[in-house]
Amino acid sequence: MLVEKVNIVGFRNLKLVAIETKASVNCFYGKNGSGKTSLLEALYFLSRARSFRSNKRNHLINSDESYLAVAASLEQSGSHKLGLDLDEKGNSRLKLDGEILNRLSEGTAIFPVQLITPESFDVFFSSPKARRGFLDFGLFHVEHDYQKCWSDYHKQQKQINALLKLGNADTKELTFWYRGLVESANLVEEFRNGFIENLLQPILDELTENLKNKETVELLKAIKVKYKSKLFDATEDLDKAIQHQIFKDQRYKQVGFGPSKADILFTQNGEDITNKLSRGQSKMLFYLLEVGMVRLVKKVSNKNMLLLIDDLPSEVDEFTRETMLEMLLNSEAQVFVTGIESKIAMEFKKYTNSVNVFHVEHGTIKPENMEQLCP
Ligand SMILES: Nc1ncnc2c1ncn2[C@@H]1O[C@H](COP(=O)(O)OP(=O)(O)OP(=O)(O)O)[C@@H](O)[C@H]1O
Repeated sequence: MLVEKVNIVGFRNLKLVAIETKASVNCFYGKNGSGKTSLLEALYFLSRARSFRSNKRNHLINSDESYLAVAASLEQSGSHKLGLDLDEKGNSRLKLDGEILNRLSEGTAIFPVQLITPESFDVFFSSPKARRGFLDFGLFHVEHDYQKCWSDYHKQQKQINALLKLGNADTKELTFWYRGLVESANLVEEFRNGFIENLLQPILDELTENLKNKETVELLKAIKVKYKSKLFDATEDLDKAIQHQIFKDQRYKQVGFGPSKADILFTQNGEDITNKLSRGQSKMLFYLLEVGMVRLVKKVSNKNMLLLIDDLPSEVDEFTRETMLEMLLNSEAQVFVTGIESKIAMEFKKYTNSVNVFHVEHGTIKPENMEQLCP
């Protein structure tokens, strides 16, 4: 998939945007508040029908307008146009080649995007939910049956948590529900374990081996991704084990095992290393993970993702930055990247000729001549 054109109407301060983005790397530079993040947000919105920085979708509509529309022309076995609009009443339509699609969530499969923002690096230090989300996103794209299995588990877990909160369900009723929950929890755990061991880790190792700098290779090679699950303990008879679990969960008024309690660890010689990495190293590891995921999706499901990068990290040394660029270009994904200065385009130009540069100013986006920036 290649995003060939982007058209935007009334999205935050982007009143009218029409740009050609055929290059592998599209760089958007401009002052603070000019509209760079809004552009990435608009593309993210097209893919996932929601924003990554606001829960209220009507905040996305330009304050002088009553609706917004985002469209992208995609090259993927032919040319296709995907568009999503939203009016002030909250009505949205997702269209592919002029036909309205049934569900807004279909955008993610047609137009998969992966986003990196300055906040993304918190994934190592924030709650396990963010780390599980990273894993699930990859799984949704490569394992056809995972989505159903994941939502079955969540529905059951929600239902049981509600019963535990009310506290009026008898053990017989709960036992019935727990049998189903144990089964779907085990399925989700199997998917996640298999994904890390058989797909993600091998691709990270392959990516690391191909990096130029030997020191980085040594550091990243030693880091392993581990899935830490809180499995249901069924060493004894299943129904007996369920009774024990129900007894415990009734005290805490929530299910105390399964995929919602799991975490993803990053280890070296079996030890968690997230608190030992420097900020620069954790950024490098994060880029490796994102790029690994993009490569994985391409390898398994032949889907090209679009990588949206808001603010390529500037507070890292030159070597770390170069390693990040090298990884990004190894991803084979199309990249949309923002920065304050036009020099980001020149940095990419050192590695590839397929670079576009755009100046973003007061909500307008204009292409600039690459030759003039770096003769
Ligand atoms: N609904 C809206 N209508 C009009 N303008 C909006 C709306 N929502 C946000 N804005 C404005 O859009 C502008 C663009 O913000 P954006 O975050 O895209 O800038 P940016 O170029 O990424 O800045 P930075 O470099 O500081 O991250 C801001 O000035 C903001 O106040």
